Amino acid sequence: MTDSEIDPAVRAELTRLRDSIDNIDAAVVHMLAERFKCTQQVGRLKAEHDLPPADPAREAQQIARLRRLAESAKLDPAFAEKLLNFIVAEVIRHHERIAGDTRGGQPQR
Ligand SMILES: C=C(O[C@@H]1C=C(C(=O)O)C=C[C@H]1O)C(=O)O
Repeated sequence: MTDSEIDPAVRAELTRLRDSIDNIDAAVVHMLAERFKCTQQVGRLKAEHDLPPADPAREAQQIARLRRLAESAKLDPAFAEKLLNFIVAEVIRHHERIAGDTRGGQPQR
């Protein structure tokens, strides 16, 4: 079926839903950007105080909490856990890089 063959009412409903999806995607990007701003600061703090990049105990608490939130929001908890793990893995990569660039508590030029 080509675009011009789609029923105008169906086309309008699709456009309405896609507009909302675009707004939600924009919100997700902005929220992730804010989260990464915070985690970059955590990475610098850890590097300056010789703390390890990853904190598995904290991650376990976050996973348990997010799984509960997902269940109450009718989102698949396994998906919520996978998403968090994906984001945290990227954060840990950033923290390892920051630690590598920081010697004796001072950022290296
Ligand atoms: C941000 C931190 O560093 C890592 C990244 C986390 C995250 O992205 O939420 C959580 C735990 C740590 O493995 C932290 O320790 O709080």
